[in-house]
Amino acid sequence: MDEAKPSVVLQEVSHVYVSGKTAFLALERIGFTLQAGEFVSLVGPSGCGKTTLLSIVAGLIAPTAGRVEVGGKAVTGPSRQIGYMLQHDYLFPWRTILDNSLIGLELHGNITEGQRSEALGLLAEMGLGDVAGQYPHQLSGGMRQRVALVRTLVTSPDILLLDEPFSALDYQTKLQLEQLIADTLRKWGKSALLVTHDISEAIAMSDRIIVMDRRPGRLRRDIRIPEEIRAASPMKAREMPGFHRLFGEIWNEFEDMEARREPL
Ligand SMILES: Nc1ncnc2c1ncn2[C@@H]1O[C@H](COP(=O)(O)OP(=O)(O)OP(=O)(O)O)[C@@H](O)[C@H]1O
Repeated sequence: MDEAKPSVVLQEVSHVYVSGKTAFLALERIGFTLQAGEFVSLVGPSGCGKTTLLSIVAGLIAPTAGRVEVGGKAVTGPSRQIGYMLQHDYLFPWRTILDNSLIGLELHGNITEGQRSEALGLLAEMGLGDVAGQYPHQLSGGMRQRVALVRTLVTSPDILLLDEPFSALDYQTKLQLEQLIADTLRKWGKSALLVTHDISEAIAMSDRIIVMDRRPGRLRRDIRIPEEIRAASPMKAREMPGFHRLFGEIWNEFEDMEARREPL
Protein backbone atom coordinates (compact mmCIF):
# COMPACT_ATOMS: atom_id res chain seq x y z
CA MET A 1 0.00 0.00 0.00
CA ASP A 2 1.14 3.54 -0.72
CA GLU A 3 1.15 5.37 2.62
CA ALA A 4 1.44 8.76 0.92
CA LYS A 5 -2.01 8.31 -0.62
CA PRO A 6 -5.09 8.81 1.52
CA SER A 7 -7.37 6.14 2.86
CA VAL A 8 -11.11 6.69 3.39
CA VAL A 9 -12.50 5.97 6.84
CA LEU A 10 -16.22 5.82 7.61
CA GLN A 11 -17.23 5.80 11.27
CA GLU A 12 -20.77 5.11 12.43
CA VAL A 13 -22.29 6.83 9.39
CA SER A 14 -26.08 7.09 9.47
CA HIS A 15 -28.37 9.01 7.18
CA VAL A 16 -32.01 9.98 7.49
CA TYR A 17 -34.00 11.38 4.57
CA VAL A 18 -36.77 13.69 5.64
CA SER A 19 -39.63 14.55 3.34
CA GLY A 20 -42.55 16.46 4.78
CA LYS A 21 -43.47 14.87 8.08
CA THR A 22 -41.86 11.51 7.36
CA ALA A 23 -38.31 10.48 8.14
CA PHE A 24 -36.63 7.49 6.56
CA LEU A 25 -33.48 5.87 7.94
CA ALA A 26 -31.52 5.08 4.76
CA LEU A 27 -28.18 4.15 6.37
CA GLU A 28 -27.45 2.91 9.86
CA ARG A 29 -24.03 3.05 11.52
CA ILE A 30 -21.88 2.18 8.54
CA GLY A 31 -18.21 1.77 9.31
CA PHE A 32 -15.36 0.58 7.11
CA THR A 33 -12.00 1.66 5.74
CA LEU A 34 -10.98 1.87 2.10
CA GLN A 35 -7.20 1.56 2.21
CA ALA A 36 -5.01 3.53 -0.18
CA GLY A 37 -4.83 1.66 -3.48
CA GLU A 38 -7.65 -0.69 -2.56
CA PHE A 39 -10.63 -1.55 -4.81
CA VAL A 40 -13.83 -2.19 -2.85
CA SER A 41 -17.26 -2.96 -4.30
CA LEU A 42 -20.57 -2.26 -2.61
CA VAL A 43 -23.35 -4.69 -3.49
CA GLY A 44 -26.80 -5.07 -2.02
CA PRO A 45 -30.48 -5.05 -2.87
CA SER A 46 -32.06 -2.08 -4.58
CA GLY A 47 -32.65 0.76 -2.14
CA CYS A 48 -30.12 -0.37 0.49
CA GLY A 49 -28.36 2.99 0.31
CA LYS A 50 -25.34 2.38 -1.96
CA THR A 51 -25.69 5.64 -3.90
CA THR A 52 -26.44 7.55 -0.70
CA LEU A 53 -23.21 6.20 0.75
CA LEU A 54 -21.18 7.22 -2.32
CA SER A 55 -22.71 10.72 -2.21
CA ILE A 56 -21.68 11.01 1.44
CA VAL A 57 -18.10 9.91 0.69
CA ALA A 58 -18.02 12.38 -2.23
CA GLY A 59 -19.07 15.18 0.15
CA LEU A 60 -22.23 15.85 -1.87
CA ILE A 61 -24.49 15.17 1.10
CA ALA A 62 -23.64 15.45 4.79
CA PRO A 63 -24.47 12.36 6.87
CA THR A 64 -27.04 12.82 9.62
CA ALA A 65 -24.61 11.19 12.05
CA GLY A 66 -21.09 9.81 11.97
CA ARG A 67 -17.93 10.88 10.25
CA VAL A 68 -16.10 10.36 6.96
CA GLU A 69 -12.39 11.06 6.72
CA VAL A 70 -10.15 11.15 3.67
CA GLY A 71 -6.46 11.09 4.50
CA GLY A 72 -7.26 11.79 8.16
CA LYS A 73 -9.31 14.94 7.41
CA ALA A 74 -13.09 15.15 7.79
CA VAL A 75 -15.01 15.38 4.51
CA THR A 76 -17.02 18.61 4.55
CA GLY A 77 -17.77 18.98 0.82
CA PRO A 78 -16.57 17.91 -2.63
CA SER A 79 -12.80 17.89 -3.12
CA ARG A 80 -10.34 17.23 -5.92
CA GLN A 81 -9.07 14.18 -4.08
CA ILE A 82 -12.23 12.37 -5.11
CA GLY A 83 -13.46 11.65 -8.64
CA TYR A 84 -17.01 10.49 -9.32
CA MET A 85 -17.97 8.42 -12.37
CA LEU A 86 -21.60 7.62 -13.07
CA GLN A 87 -23.66 5.21 -15.15
CA HIS A 88 -24.42 7.97 -17.67
CA ASP A 89 -21.45 9.67 -19.25
CA TYR A 90 -22.98 13.19 -19.28
CA LEU A 91 -20.76 14.33 -22.12
CA PHE A 92 -21.67 17.71 -23.64
CA PRO A 93 -22.75 17.09 -27.26
CA TRP A 94 -21.39 20.43 -28.52
CA ARG A 95 -17.88 19.90 -27.18
CA THR A 96 -15.17 17.76 -28.75
CA ILE A 97 -13.92 14.66 -26.95
CA LEU A 98 -10.78 16.51 -25.83
CA ASP A 99 -12.78 19.50 -24.58
CA ASN A 100 -15.19 17.16 -22.77
CA SER A 101 -12.31 15.47 -21.02
CA LEU A 102 -11.00 18.85 -19.81
CA ILE A 103 -14.24 19.98 -18.14
CA GLY A 104 -13.28 18.89 -14.63
CA LEU A 105 -10.02 20.85 -14.87
CA GLU A 106 -11.77 23.92 -16.29
CA LEU A 107 -13.88 24.13 -13.16
CA HIS A 108 -10.65 24.70 -11.24
CA GLY A 109 -9.20 27.41 -13.52
CA ASN A 110 -7.58 27.94 -16.92
CA ILE A 111 -6.20 24.93 -18.72
CA THR A 112 -2.45 24.89 -19.23
CA GLU A 113 -0.75 23.42 -22.32
CA GLY A 114 0.72 20.73 -20.03
CA GLN A 115 -2.75 19.69 -18.86
CA ARG A 116 -4.04 19.66 -22.43
CA SER A 117 -1.25 17.36 -23.59
CA GLU A 118 -1.71 15.17 -20.50
CA ALA A 119 -5.39 14.77 -21.41
CA LEU A 120 -4.42 13.92 -24.99
CA GLY A 121 -1.97 11.34 -23.65
CA LEU A 122 -4.66 9.78 -21.48
CA LEU A 123 -7.11 9.68 -24.37
CA ALA A 124 -4.46 7.90 -26.44
CA GLU A 125 -3.84 5.44 -23.59
CA MET A 126 -7.58 4.64 -23.56
CA GLY A 127 -7.54 4.04 -27.34
CA LEU A 128 -9.21 7.38 -28.06
CA GLY A 129 -6.29 9.30 -29.54
CA ASP A 130 -7.80 9.32 -33.03
CA VAL A 131 -11.18 10.66 -31.92
CA ALA A 132 -10.03 13.55 -29.69
CA GLY A 133 -11.38 16.08 -32.21
CA GLN A 134 -14.70 14.29 -32.75
CA TYR A 135 -18.02 14.82 -30.96
CA PRO A 136 -19.79 12.44 -28.51
CA HIS A 137 -22.51 11.37 -31.00
CA GLN A 138 -19.78 9.92 -33.22
CA LEU A 139 -18.64 7.49 -30.49
CA SER A 140 -19.97 4.14 -29.21
CA GLY A 141 -21.27 3.74 -25.63
CA GLY A 142 -18.05 2.07 -24.51
CA MET A 143 -15.91 4.83 -26.04
CA ARG A 144 -18.04 7.49 -24.35
CA GLN A 145 -17.57 5.80 -20.97
CA ARG A 146 -13.82 5.78 -21.59
CA VAL A 147 -14.00 9.55 -22.24
CA ALA A 148 -15.86 9.90 -18.93
CA LEU A 149 -13.05 7.93 -17.27
CA VAL A 150 -10.41 10.24 -18.80
CA ARG A 151 -12.43 13.27 -17.65
CA THR A 152 -12.36 11.84 -14.12
CA LEU A 153 -8.67 10.81 -14.15
CA VAL A 154 -7.41 14.06 -15.64
CA THR A 155 -8.12 15.92 -12.39
CA SER A 156 -5.78 13.42 -10.63
CA PRO A 157 -8.12 12.19 -7.90
CA ASP A 158 -6.67 9.71 -5.39
CA ILE A 159 -10.02 8.02 -4.93
CA LEU A 160 -12.57 7.08 -7.57
CA LEU A 161 -16.23 6.57 -6.80
CA LEU A 162 -17.83 4.47 -9.52
CA ASP A 163 -21.63 4.28 -9.53
CA GLU A 164 -22.59 1.49 -11.93
CA PRO A 165 -20.36 2.83 -14.71
CA PHE A 166 -20.70 -0.34 -16.81
CA SER A 167 -24.39 -1.10 -16.47
CA ALA A 168 -25.50 0.51 -19.74
CA LEU A 169 -22.87 -1.33 -21.82
CA ASP A 170 -23.06 -4.58 -23.77
CA TYR A 171 -21.34 -7.57 -22.17
CA GLN A 172 -18.18 -7.58 -24.26
CA THR A 173 -17.60 -3.83 -23.93
CA LYS A 174 -18.26 -4.09 -20.21
CA LEU A 175 -15.57 -6.77 -19.76
CA GLN A 176 -13.08 -4.75 -21.79
CA LEU A 177 -13.77 -1.62 -19.77
CA GLU A 178 -13.57 -3.52 -16.48
CA GLN A 179 -10.10 -4.68 -17.54
CA LEU A 180 -9.01 -1.22 -18.62
CA ILE A 181 -10.19 0.43 -15.42
CA ALA A 182 -8.72 -2.28 -13.18
CA ASP A 183 -5.33 -2.00 -14.96
CA THR A 184 -5.34 1.81 -14.93
CA LEU A 185 -6.23 2.14 -11.25
CA ARG A 186 -3.71 -0.50 -10.23
CA LYS A 187 -0.95 1.13 -12.28
CA TRP A 188 -1.56 4.51 -10.65
CA GLY A 189 -2.24 3.17 -7.16
CA LYS A 190 -5.72 4.76 -6.99
CA SER A 191 -8.41 3.60 -4.59
CA ALA A 192 -11.91 2.88 -5.82
CA LEU A 193 -15.35 2.33 -4.38
CA LEU A 194 -17.61 0.67 -6.97
CA VAL A 195 -21.38 0.38 -6.68
CA THR A 196 -22.72 -2.44 -8.82
CA HIS A 197 -25.68 -4.79 -9.13
CA ASP A 198 -23.48 -7.30 -10.90
CA ILE A 199 -21.95 -9.81 -8.46
CA SER A 200 -19.56 -11.16 -11.12
CA GLU A 201 -18.26 -7.69 -11.83
CA ALA A 202 -17.72 -7.07 -8.12
CA ILE A 203 -15.77 -10.32 -7.66
CA ALA A 204 -13.71 -9.85 -10.83
CA MET A 205 -12.61 -6.29 -10.04
CA SER A 206 -12.32 -6.02 -6.27
CA ASP A 207 -9.95 -6.62 -3.39
CA ARG A 208 -12.97 -6.69 -1.07
CA ILE A 209 -16.74 -6.80 -1.43
CA ILE A 210 -19.06 -5.18 1.07
CA VAL A 211 -22.54 -6.69 1.05
CA MET A 212 -25.19 -4.31 2.34
CA ASP A 213 -28.56 -5.11 3.88
CA ARG A 214 -31.59 -2.88 3.52
CA ARG A 215 -34.19 -1.06 5.60
CA PRO A 216 -32.15 0.34 7.07
CA GLY A 217 -28.99 0.09 4.96
CA ARG A 218 -26.37 -1.72 7.04
CA LEU A 219 -23.15 -3.63 6.51
CA ARG A 220 -23.87 -7.32 6.25
CA ARG A 221 -20.63 -8.93 5.06
CA ASP A 222 -17.12 -7.73 4.28
CA ILE A 223 -15.55 -10.34 2.02
CA ARG A 224 -11.90 -10.41 1.02
CA ILE A 225 -11.31 -11.73 -2.50
CA PRO A 226 -8.65 -14.51 -2.62
CA GLU A 227 -5.31 -13.49 -4.09
CA GLU A 228 -5.52 -15.88 -7.08
CA ILE A 229 -8.73 -14.20 -8.26
CA ARG A 230 -7.41 -10.69 -7.64
CA ALA A 231 -4.28 -11.46 -9.63
CA ALA A 232 -6.29 -12.66 -12.64
CA SER A 233 -7.81 -10.42 -15.30
CA PRO A 234 -11.58 -9.78 -14.95
CA MET A 235 -12.09 -12.20 -17.87
CA LYS A 236 -9.83 -14.98 -16.56
CA ALA A 237 -11.15 -14.60 -13.00
CA ARG A 238 -14.61 -15.57 -14.21
CA GLU A 239 -13.31 -19.02 -15.24
CA MET A 240 -11.92 -19.94 -11.81
CA PRO A 241 -13.70 -22.41 -9.48
CA GLY A 242 -13.09 -20.04 -6.53
CA PHE A 243 -14.96 -17.36 -8.43
CA HIS A 244 -18.07 -19.53 -8.73
CA ARG A 245 -17.91 -20.49 -5.05
CA LEU A 246 -17.79 -16.82 -4.06
CA PHE A 247 -20.61 -15.99 -6.45
CA GLY A 248 -22.74 -18.68 -4.78
CA GLU A 249 -21.86 -17.38 -1.31
CA ILE A 250 -22.91 -13.80 -2.17
CA TRP A 251 -25.97 -14.98 -4.07
CA ASN A 252 -27.09 -16.83 -0.92
CA GLU A 253 -26.81 -13.57 1.04
CA PHE A 254 -29.17 -11.94 -1.46
CA GLU A 255 -31.60 -14.87 -1.30
CA ASP A 256 -31.59 -14.69 2.48
CA MET A 257 -32.31 -10.94 2.40
CA GLU A 258 -35.10 -11.50 -0.14
CA ALA A 259 -36.66 -14.21 2.05
CA ARG A 260 -36.73 -11.86 5.03
CA ARG A 261 -38.01 -8.94 2.98
CA GLU A 262 -40.93 -7.10 4.49
CA PRO A 263 -43.67 -5.75 2.26
CA LEU A 264 -43.10 -2.03 1.45
N1 LIG B 1 -33.52 12.42 -1.75
C1 LIG B 1 -34.15 11.42 -1.16
N2 LIG B 1 -35.23 11.66 -0.37
C2 LIG B 1 -35.87 10.65 0.27
N3 LIG B 1 -35.50 9.34 0.17
C3 LIG B 1 -34.45 9.06 -0.61
C4 LIG B 1 -33.72 10.07 -1.32
N4 LIG B 1 -32.72 9.46 -2.02
C5 LIG B 1 -32.82 8.15 -1.76
N5 LIG B 1 -33.85 7.91 -0.92
C6 LIG B 1 -34.26 6.59 -0.39
O1 LIG B 1 -33.16 6.07 0.35
C7 LIG B 1 -33.00 4.68 0.10
C8 LIG B 1 -31.60 4.43 -0.42
O2 LIG B 1 -31.50 4.99 -1.74
P1 LIG B 1 -30.20 4.79 -2.64
O3 LIG B 1 -30.46 5.40 -3.96
O4 LIG B 1 -29.02 5.26 -1.88
O5 LIG B 1 -30.17 3.19 -2.74
P2 LIG B 1 -29.37 2.25 -3.75
O6 LIG B 1 -28.91 1.09 -2.95
O7 LIG B 1 -28.32 3.04 -4.45
O8 LIG B 1 -30.52 1.85 -4.75
P3 LIG B 1 -30.42 1.20 -6.23
O9 LIG B 1 -29.63 -0.06 -6.09
O10 LIG B 1 -31.85 0.93 -6.58
O11 LIG B 1 -29.76 2.24 -7.11
C9 LIG B 1 -34.11 4.28 -0.87
O12 LIG B 1 -35.17 3.74 -0.12
C10 LIG B 1 -34.53 5.59 -1.51
O13 LIG B 1 -35.89 5.57 -1.86
